[in-house]
Amino acid sequence: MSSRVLIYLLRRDLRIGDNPVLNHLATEPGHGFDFLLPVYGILPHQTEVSGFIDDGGKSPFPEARSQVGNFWRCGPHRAKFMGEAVWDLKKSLESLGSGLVVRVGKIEDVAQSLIEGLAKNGHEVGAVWMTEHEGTEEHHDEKAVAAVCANNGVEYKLWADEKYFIDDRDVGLETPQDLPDVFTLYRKSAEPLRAKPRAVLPTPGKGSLPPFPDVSIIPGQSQPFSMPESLDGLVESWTKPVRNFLPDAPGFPESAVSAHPFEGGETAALVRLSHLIQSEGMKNYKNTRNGLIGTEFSTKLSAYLAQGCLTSRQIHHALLGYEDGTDSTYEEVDGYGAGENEGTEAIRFELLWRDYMRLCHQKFKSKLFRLEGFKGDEVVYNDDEKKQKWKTAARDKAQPGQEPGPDGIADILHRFVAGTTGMGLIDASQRELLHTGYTSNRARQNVASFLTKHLSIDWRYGAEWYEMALVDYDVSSNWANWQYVAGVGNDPRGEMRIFNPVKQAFDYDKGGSYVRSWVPEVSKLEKLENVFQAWTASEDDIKAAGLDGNIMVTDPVKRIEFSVDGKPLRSNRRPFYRRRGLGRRSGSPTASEDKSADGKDGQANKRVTPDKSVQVPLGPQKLAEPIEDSSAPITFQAEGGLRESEELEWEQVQE
Ligand SMILES: Cc1cc2nc3c(=O)[nH]c(=O)nc-3n(C[C@H](O)[C@H](O)[C@H](O)COP(=O)(O)OP(=O)(O)OC[C@H]3O[C@@H](n4cnc5c(N)ncnc54)[C@H](O)[C@@H]3O)c2cc1C
Repeated sequence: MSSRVLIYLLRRDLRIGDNPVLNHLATEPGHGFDFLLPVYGILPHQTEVSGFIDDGGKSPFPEARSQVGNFWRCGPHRAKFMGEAVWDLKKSLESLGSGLVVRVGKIEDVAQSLIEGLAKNGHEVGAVWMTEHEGTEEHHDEKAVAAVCANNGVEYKLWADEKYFIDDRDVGLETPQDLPDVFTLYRKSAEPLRAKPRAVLPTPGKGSLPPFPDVSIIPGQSQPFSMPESLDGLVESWTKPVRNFLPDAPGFPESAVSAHPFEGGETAALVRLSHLIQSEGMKNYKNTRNGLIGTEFSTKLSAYLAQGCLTSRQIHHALLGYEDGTDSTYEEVDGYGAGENEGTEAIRFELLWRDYMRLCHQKFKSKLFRLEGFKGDEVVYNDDEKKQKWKTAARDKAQPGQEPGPDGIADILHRFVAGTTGMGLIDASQRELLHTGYTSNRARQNVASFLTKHLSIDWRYGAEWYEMALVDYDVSSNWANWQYVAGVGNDPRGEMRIFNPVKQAFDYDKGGSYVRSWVPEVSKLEKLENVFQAWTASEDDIKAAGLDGNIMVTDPVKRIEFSVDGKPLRSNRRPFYRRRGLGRRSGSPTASEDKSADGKDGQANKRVTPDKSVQVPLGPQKLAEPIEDSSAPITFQAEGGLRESEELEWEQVQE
């Protein structure tokens, strides 16, 4: 009789701890499988796979590029991190007596080839299991694997994703449509946060999993791809095609240090988690979380969470061990056994934000990716002038009279990603992101606000750019945060919330070290206002700093007049009531409206088809050439004259 093999397709659940599938197999002796074959698929629609082809071969798949800005879907930092995470999982599984097969290809093709190949070798595949993940593409993959299983008469099971802090099955929502549109309401319904998370599932012991099949019976990687047999080889193949996407970008400055030097994988995640408690990073988190420089101001756990190397509730349980005084590893740490403190409370609060973004994704589905955002259809504009008019680099989509025109916007987008806009905080953050894959939450908020509120550029360029560049990219957190800042998501203050990146730099980069280290061109400028906007320096200072003719001085993408006491230099502010007038909306979407909008889910709600005319030029560009300065100074006032100089802060804690 042939033996029964279980194929476990791993996705963003790259861990052996708190893993529902592995825990089930290790603890339920009656599972009925003789072998377990864990498989990780490198998916060609989400990450470029041509690096896995020996030189000269052609990939059967289109390049993995984004739909609006034509960016790579997955850039080098995340590709490296994922390679490390996959390799770490392989080592962990091997240490339990199991193993991991890595394959390039569409997930349904990988499943089909394994089912067929194993059958030829006399092994019946009894079932294919995978965990569920939010996302249009993710659900498409799940359906495709289910169809392959049905065609082959193989049982298919989709396991609940265990990555929520407070499990989505425990939050009391009958359907995702019941999720409140304001985070605070959701938070209140979920409190007390510390009491709600489910227990962590134990890590399987050595020898507790069904054995790994003999490698001789496992079908190999299908042509034209080949699978490297070392970590270095895996990372090299994964990152090779996407490494030099912006050859003319400013280099990694000598003065800068990465805030995210961390390796991918569950092992590194657990080390980091323990370090954060041990070093009092968790305890101090509330006071440090708005930092910009270094590894310690925030947890840097996001990339581990995004790939499922760690779960939110594992973080929570580690904190409980410290707070309750039950984990002696932490007995020397200040606050041991003293209960929840303001730092650990704030961490839980942030993890709930992460849950909320995922729940929004469940609720709004593919509206996550559309220009009008979650709000979209429900917003009624009494006056068309007030409707947000997004600027685009697409010639066929630009509004008549768009200023600058599509080519000008393409040029600005290029400078935006390269970090040469002339807005110090934005440029520092973009260069940091480009070179390290990470930039702080504070910087992300400013970057997103700058692109969408100051430049009025289609926010999806920014979201796609982050998708490519971030080491911690997560579909729900990224797109929902971009919507939030762009004013089309579920920020109750929507388009009225604007960050002034000069004021923010004064507040959060007090000595200017962050901007100076990532934008060394401005490091010789003495005055902070000049560091944050080089064009404001005197001619002599510009010359002395060697900035003569530099595009950041001659043609900043935006000029914000800002005086150190926070008062705008011009007095063209409109009274507050005018701003309030902006918010003439039809109110929050109702469940029935949402249902019908989602129910239709036609082309308009899908991720748009790639438009060949929409290309952000990511090749070499004439950055040093001064362009005629067409950008008049503004007093924190964007096109349309309705935005104000007064900054409205996004303080999540006080929302
Ligand atoms: C425009 C924009 C895009 C973003 N894109 C992503 C993304 O792709 N992936 C991602 O994980 N986060 C994203 N964030 C949220 C946040 O910036 C990062 O989670 C955080 O900076 C990661 O660093 P950390 O782990 O040190 O965070 P910490 O400050 O230590 O926070 C702890 C954890 O809480 C969660 N968290 C914190 N803030 C948020 C938030 N605003 N939304 C959702 N979860 C949060 C994260 O999982 C984080 O690891 C984005 C924010 C903005 C404004």
